Amino acid sequence: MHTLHLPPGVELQHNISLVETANGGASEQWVDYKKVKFYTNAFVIINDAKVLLGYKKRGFGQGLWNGFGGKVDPGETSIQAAQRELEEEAGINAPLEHCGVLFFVVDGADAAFNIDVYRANEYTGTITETDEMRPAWFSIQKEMLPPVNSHTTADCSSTSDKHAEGLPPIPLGQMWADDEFWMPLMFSGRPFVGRADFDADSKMLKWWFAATPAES
Ligand SMILES: COc1nc(N)nc2c1ncn2[C@H]1C[C@H](O)[C@@H](COP(=O)(O)OP(=O)(O)OP(=O)(O)O)O1
Repeated sequence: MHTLHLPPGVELQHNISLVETANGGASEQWVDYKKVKFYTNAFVIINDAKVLLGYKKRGFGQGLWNGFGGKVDPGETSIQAAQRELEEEAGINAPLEHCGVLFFVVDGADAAFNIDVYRANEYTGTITETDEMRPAWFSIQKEMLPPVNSHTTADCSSTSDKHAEGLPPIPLGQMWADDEFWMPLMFSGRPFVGRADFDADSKMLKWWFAATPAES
């Protein structure tokens, strides 16, 4: 059986079987890093049709749309941090479920990012803009669903779902370049891992992503 070589920094928490879903980039080598900091990133996805994103108004990633998240504080678990950040940045609570782990190295950042990604299909509370984030709903375009799910896209299509009517599609051009590789895995419910390296201008230099095999 083919053995996957995980990039440095990518570690599996469970013994799961993975298939590579994407890799590329002009760089031969992964960038070295000295320190790792732990983060979360959370997404609310309704009816496989629309997703809540936040426009980052300040700080790291300013000007980009992303999920809601931040650093895991000392004494907190990852899920506690994810729930706190969702509440702080969007004003809501949600039954978050872990769905993936991402590892990013950004030239100039003081540490590599190890990010636990969470998703939820519902939420409570009132979505609220904060100093840091401006939340908005986006329809999940068909292209964000992996080809293996194409037989279901007729039913899940954002354009045909009343939950997504009138919403703009996910603004990939105003998001981190890694997102297009792992968001479809999140939407399809396949646990995933991945790594991407960026230069100081946020250009993606090298990437690798893997997920559990798609159901046939
Ligand atoms: C580099 O590639 C990235 N891609 C994506 N999709 N998301 C990323 C990337 N790098 C970081 N992130 C995520 C991880 C977190 O959810 C946020 C960054 O969190 P932030 O710096 O805002 O953390 P806070 O604890 O809120 O920071 P302050 O308290 O200092 O505001 O981006």
